[in-house]
Amino acid sequence: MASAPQNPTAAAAASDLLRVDDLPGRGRGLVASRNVREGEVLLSEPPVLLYPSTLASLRSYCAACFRSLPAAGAAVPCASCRAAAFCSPSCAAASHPRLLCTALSQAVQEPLLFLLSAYSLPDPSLHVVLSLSSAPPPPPGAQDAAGLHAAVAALAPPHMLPQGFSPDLTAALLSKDRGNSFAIMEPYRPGMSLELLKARAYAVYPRASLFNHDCLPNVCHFDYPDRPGPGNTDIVVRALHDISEGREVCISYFAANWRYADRQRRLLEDYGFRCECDRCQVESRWKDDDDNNGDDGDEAMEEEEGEEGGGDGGDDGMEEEEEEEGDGADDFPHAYFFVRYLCDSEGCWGMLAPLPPSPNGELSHVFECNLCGKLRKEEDAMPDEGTSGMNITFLVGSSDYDYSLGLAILLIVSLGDTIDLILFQDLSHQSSTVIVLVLPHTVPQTILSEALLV
Ligand SMILES: C[S@@+](CC[C@H](N)C(=O)[O-])C[C@H]1O[C@@H](n2cnc3c(N)ncnc32)[C@H](O)[C@@H]1O
Repeated sequence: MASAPQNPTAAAAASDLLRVDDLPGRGRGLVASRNVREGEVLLSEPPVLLYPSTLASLRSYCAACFRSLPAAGAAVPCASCRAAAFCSPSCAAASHPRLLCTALSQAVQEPLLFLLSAYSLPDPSLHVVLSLSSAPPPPPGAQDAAGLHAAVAALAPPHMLPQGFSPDLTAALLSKDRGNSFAIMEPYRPGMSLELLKARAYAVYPRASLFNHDCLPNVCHFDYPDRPGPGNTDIVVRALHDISEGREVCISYFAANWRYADRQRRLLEDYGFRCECDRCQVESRWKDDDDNNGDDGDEAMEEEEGEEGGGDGGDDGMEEEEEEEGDGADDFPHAYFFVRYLCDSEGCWGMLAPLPPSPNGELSHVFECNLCGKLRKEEDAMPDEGTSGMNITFLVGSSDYDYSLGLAILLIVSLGDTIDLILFQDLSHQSSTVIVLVLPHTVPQTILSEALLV
């Protein structure tokens, strides 16, 4: 596993690459304000709010900067609460949220970590959080906002609470947290199960919270919490591929390999919308999705809460020379997307984005995974022909298509005992588009070549 790049934000603090637009049916969104090249950093932003994911994480990470704590003895315990520790005297001087610190000297429940941190913010920062979009109400019983409010009131000295402290304000803050927080993950170590990787902290980034979701995003975000120097908890958003000026810039709110039904369920329940991106439009016609796509371990990923954001990045930028008339929405090369941008480390499913171009504009051709940190050369994305020798089983075909005419093929392919899939989309009814979804990392080149030639 390669290490993180030396200077991942070298391509500049680039907030001027994005502008905020009101987008019909999707609220605010971020749009490229000029042509963007693959790997470019579109956003590098510090959090307005940062809080520990669990009480246990306070024993492993600095309460101020969330770097891994140095070995026992070298950490600096918080002089006030003694429950948290800092990685250095300067972090100890910066301290941690004052209400949280006060509460930690008593018994504090984990679900209060966010509220105690949010209520410690200065007013302008609290207003920034409140300006973000709200998540839909949680299902009954899922989160007792009134109970959490009462617990904060019981723990916090009244003079430390902000003006306007009320059950409604607490409910509003909880909703902002659900809809906008990003996880800062534990460090990955080679050999560890990525599915068990947990968040060390959660962070709210005002500008990154304006990214809408797309199931084929055109950017992904990175965090480098253990890197030295300032800004270790900044979110860094890089372009997966070229993005044309005026295109909406979108992240995926979860791992890109989720199946259609799970994606739609999550987006509706947690974000209150139905996704109508290009990929969803294709997969909504795939009637067998639910029955046949199997259990591919999504549950573990749903726990991960690793990514938030939003939007419909759709077909932007890629392979433009192959686009035909119209907006090109049907021409997005899904196969290319999965082979190129989905990490092939076992069980990872992180996204690979090119490293930033060099200062003289040269593209990197090295891709970095935003979850396991693996670096992969561009030429290694496509496996060699005939290397796999895998047992390929055709599990299902759709009755919607006339195979005898050979006009369309729709297949799920299981490679070995993992559930991987390839969808050859209708060639006759829609357009000349070939859409192939490939989730394994070892699909033989021959399969892809055949698909693209059909
Ligand atoms: C993190 S916010 C993104 C910014 C938000 N649009 C705003 O106005 O602040 C998430 C919310 O944006 C909206 N959203 C995100 N992606 C969307 C999409 N693909 N289609 C429709 N609405 C979307 C949903 O309302 C969702 O709850």
